[in-house]
Amino acid sequence: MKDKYKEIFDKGTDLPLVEDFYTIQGEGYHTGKPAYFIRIGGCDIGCRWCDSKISWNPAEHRLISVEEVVRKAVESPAKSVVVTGGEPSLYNLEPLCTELKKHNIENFLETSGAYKISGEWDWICLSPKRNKLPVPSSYQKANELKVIIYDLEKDFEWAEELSKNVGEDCLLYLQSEWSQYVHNVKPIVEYVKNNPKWNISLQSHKFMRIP
Ligand SMILES: C[S@@+](CC[C@H](N)C(=O)[O-])C[C@H]1O[C@@H](n2cnc3c(N)ncnc32)[C@H](O)[C@@H]1O
Ligand SMILES: Nc1nc2[nH]cc(C(=O)O)c2c(=O)[nH]1
Ligand code: SF4
Ligand SMILES: [Mg+2]
Repeated sequence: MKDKYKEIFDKGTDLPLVEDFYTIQGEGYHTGKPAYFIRIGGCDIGCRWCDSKISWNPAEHRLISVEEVVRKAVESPAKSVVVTGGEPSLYNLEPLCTELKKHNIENFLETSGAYKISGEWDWICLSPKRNKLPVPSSYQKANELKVIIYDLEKDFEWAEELSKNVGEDCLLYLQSEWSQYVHNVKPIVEYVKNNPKWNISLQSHKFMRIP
């Protein structure tokens, strides 16, 4: 995939748009904040529990210029844009960031950090994946580290390892994998009470039944 799409990834002036929608940020530090979401197609990481599998193949989504997608965000009342995917770090995100900043829009990124993050961001949420770990610079850029807890036996320990790589000011979150929520929520609550450097992130949009 990287070969066929390399030129598109590297240019970053046109992006395969999976969906865009105005909603409430459901996860992490900015939970509760109204934001316009831009979901970019293309991801080669293959998390088996991914809730956005429709975004994996970039060829299934129409290319849209950064000007056009930013215009859609600007026409909404949103003051903030969340860029997600798919895996946005596959792309040169500079054209998109520049266009958002031209319109004074706050820009937030959701990424696994598996590739070098480009562009200037107001907030970066790093959610590392075992299949393809973040590149070292992604840890340094993260404003929040959001570790998905799927397997209670292994993932708390992994979260502790990951937390050693981020900066001192980076906020730390544990978020249950959605299908395991009922099984995992109590152990996560206990873990965070016993290890208070961590916070809980919920996929609150799923409880609210909004996009
Ligand atoms: C769909 S991903 C897209 C951005 C990027 N590829 C990433 O994984 O960070 C957006 C966020 O949803 C999280 N996520 C995806 N599937 C999930 C699930 N089944 N349960 C909980 N969180 C999930 C990811 O870890 C990430 O923080
Ligand atoms: N409401 C809402 N909040 C979110 N925060 C991160 C999301 C994502 O898929 O990246 C997401 C999403 O899909 N919807
Ligand atoms: S990295 Fe993100 S988009 Fe890609 S498979 Fe994993 S959760 Fe889904
Ligand atoms: Mg989502």
